[in-house]
Amino acid sequence: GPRPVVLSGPSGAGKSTLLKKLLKDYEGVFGFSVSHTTRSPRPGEANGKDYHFVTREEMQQGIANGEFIENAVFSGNMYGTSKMAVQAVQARNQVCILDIDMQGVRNIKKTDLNPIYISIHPPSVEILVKRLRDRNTESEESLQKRLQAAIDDMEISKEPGLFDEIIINDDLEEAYSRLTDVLKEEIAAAQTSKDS
Ligand SMILES: Nc1nc2c(ncn2[C@@H]2O[C@H](COP(=O)(O)OP(=O)(O)O)[C@@H](O)[C@H]2O)c(=O)[nH]1
Ligand SMILES: Nc1ncnc2c1ncn2[C@@H]1O[C@H](COP(=O)(O)OP(=O)(O)O)[C@@H](O)[C@H]1O
Repeated sequence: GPRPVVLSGPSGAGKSTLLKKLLKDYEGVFGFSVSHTTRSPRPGEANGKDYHFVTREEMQQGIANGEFIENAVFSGNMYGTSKMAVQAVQARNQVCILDIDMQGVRNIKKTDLNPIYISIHPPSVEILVKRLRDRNTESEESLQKRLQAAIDDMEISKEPGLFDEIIINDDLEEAYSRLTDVLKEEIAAAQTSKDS
């Protein structure tokens, strides 16, 4: 099947905005790997669609049962990609998109998933802070934790070979067009297999 795609990068960089657009514009081509998390749903988020929202106990049990490809703690909450999440997308022959943090990237690198690694960056830390604040989803404490992780991760992302592509999300349309360009071969491959 087609190669999966990992979207990483700091919280607030625009990963979910870009991937939602991709899923909508290329319906049936891409499929989202729905992660598990112990964080609370935000207004508008649906269980089973944006995340599988679970308790720490459920998450720990799942990990102990070997149900996860990778898992990490981010800003005090647990997150993880289940084998089922990826298999569900791959069974439909779709390009599987994973939205995961830097720990996830490192752990996926140890598996045989062989995705394309893309990092989404904000134009600056100042703009990142503004976008995160304007998103209105985080407490001040959560915002500060995300910001610290963002600064650390943007530094790590420069490590040669870690990402296939770094996309600066300044103008949304430009970043999106860069993203579809980077993925054009996968899009073509998935469309061919869908049509046959
Ligand atoms: N390792 C890993 N990270 C994840 C997973 N799902 C989401 N994340 C990451 O967890 C971080 C926080 O995600 P979220 O709570 O949705 O907040 P947001 O990034 O501020 O929108 C982001 O960096 C996500 O990419 C997962 O299954 N595994
Ligand atoms: N290019 C952009 N210009 C202005 N605002 C943006 C842009 N991309 C995303 N945003 C906004 O920034 C906030 C963070 O984006 P989001 O997609 O939630 O980031 P992430 O999923 O990486 O945490 C959202 O409120 C989103 O609407």
